[in-house]
Amino acid sequence: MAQQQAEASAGTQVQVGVYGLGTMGSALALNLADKGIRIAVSNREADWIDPFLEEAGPLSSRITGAADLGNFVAALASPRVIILMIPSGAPVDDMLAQLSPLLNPDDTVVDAGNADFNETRRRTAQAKTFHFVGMGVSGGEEGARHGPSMMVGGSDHSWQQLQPILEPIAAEFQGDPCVAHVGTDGAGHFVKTVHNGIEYADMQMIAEVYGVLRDGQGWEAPQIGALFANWSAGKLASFLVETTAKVLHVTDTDSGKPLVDVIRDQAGQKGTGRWTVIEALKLGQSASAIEAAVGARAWSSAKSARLAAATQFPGVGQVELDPATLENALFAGRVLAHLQGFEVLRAASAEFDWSLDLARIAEIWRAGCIIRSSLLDELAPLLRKTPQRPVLLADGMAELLAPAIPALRQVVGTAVAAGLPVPALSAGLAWFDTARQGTGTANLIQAQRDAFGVHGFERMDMPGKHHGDWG
Ligand SMILES: NC(=O)C1=CN([C@@H]2O[C@H](COP(=O)(O)OP(=O)(O)OC[C@H]3O[C@@H](n4cnc5c(N)ncnc54)[C@H](OP(=O)(O)O)[C@@H]3O)[C@@H](O)[C@H]2O)C=CC1
Ligand SMILES: O=C(CO)[C@H](O)[C@H](O)COP(=O)(O)O
Repeated sequence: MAQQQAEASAGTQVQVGVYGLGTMGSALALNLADKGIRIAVSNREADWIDPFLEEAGPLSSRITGAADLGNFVAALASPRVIILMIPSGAPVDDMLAQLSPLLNPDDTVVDAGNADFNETRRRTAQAKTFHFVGMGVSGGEEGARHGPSMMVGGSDHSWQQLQPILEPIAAEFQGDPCVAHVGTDGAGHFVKTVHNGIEYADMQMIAEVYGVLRDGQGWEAPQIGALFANWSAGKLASFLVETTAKVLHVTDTDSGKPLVDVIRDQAGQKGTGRWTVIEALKLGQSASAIEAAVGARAWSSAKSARLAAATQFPGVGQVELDPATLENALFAGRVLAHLQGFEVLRAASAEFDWSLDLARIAEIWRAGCIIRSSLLDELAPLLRKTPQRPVLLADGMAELLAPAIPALRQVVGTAVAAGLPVPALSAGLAWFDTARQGTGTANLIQAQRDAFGVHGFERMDMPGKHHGDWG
């Protein structure tokens, strides 16, 4: 029988169970089996198990398929480890309710999907008969199959169980596995959420530079693709720039045009970018470049309104920006988006008492994940050297960032003057200029607040709370 029944007896050395054989779950399961780890697999639609075992080929000797949840759990050596790779929300709660009576207090259930960390904290608190772990997994299908970056939350007990399983399957950066126990309860999912927020900003900034070249300079997709290919060997070296270069070179077989030119300009989003912005605001942080990216995706879906507005408010000028300036501008924007993300992480760490190690997080993002880049390898030692300082003030940050700022200023200024939208690049620049303004304009805000609401203000020349006589 192709679909083996679970080897239900205690004592079998099935080290981990993977539940959910969709894109990510099946890739992760094959990665585990490839590394010599014996696994059990199960899926809501049991019909998927046999085809999966066939796809596994010789690896199937290390895989036990179990259609029945009881057999799946019973196949696992104790203390058990079960990885759920299913959509977040109600499906996870349903699975936990079904698993709960089958588990023991030393067992660990991992939600490896993208989940709202608030729900992860709730689930962690509610899990009474097992340990619950929220784990971020990044790298898409390819990463899950050959080496993802993994951000693990939950208890130390669970990390003891998970470390020997996850280190062999993680991506490696110069021999260092890209997996870490980043903090307790929801920390893993929070760090993954912020990773995705940075991903949104980076993708948006890349798209803005593409837009400047396409609409402001009349470049064709393959020409822009060649430029990105060139950049991917320099300071912008990264998975996302490489991917951009690749997709800009693909021709649509139906129309003979670049495929990107026939794709409707409406971006999807599943929520992680939005969660980053919501949590940043709750923590009193400004993740403005990430917010701009989320907002740009929202505007993208209002296609008919944009088409109408394009006729009512016409006029986009031509620009002339040289590739080196655009490259530096994109680099500066990328640095600023990362700094915003790391500041959100720092604030969350203080709020939830997670002791997040920002340098280690940068290190585990250097390979396997969607935002992997040479920049992260540059940021990690800076964050390690002066961990207590705001990241903008980390030792070495000025040397990294300042030389690229004039280019960002030039690109944002030129694009804005021509009516070309660059919301994420300009938000990053505005954040930077605000953050470096030693004497800001909040004195006027305080005066306004006191004038209409008697909220009081502090003076620079004497202590205490004061009010103005506003007439
Ligand atoms: N795709 C990606 O690049 C990435 C995805 N993720 C996250 O990984 C998780 C899985 O994504 P992905 O593999 O792409 O999704 P798929 O749609 O490919 O697979 C979903 C899996 O979840 C199962 N499932 C769906 N609903 C339920 C339910 N109510 N109860 C139990 N099982 C259910 C499906 O089972 P069935 O076959 O029965 O429908 C299937 O096995 C998501 O949280 C996603 O956000 C994280 C990083 C990257
Ligand atoms: O988690 C990921 C990578 O790290 C996924 O690619 C993510 O689902 C992409 O998000 P969205 O669909 O919102 O663009």
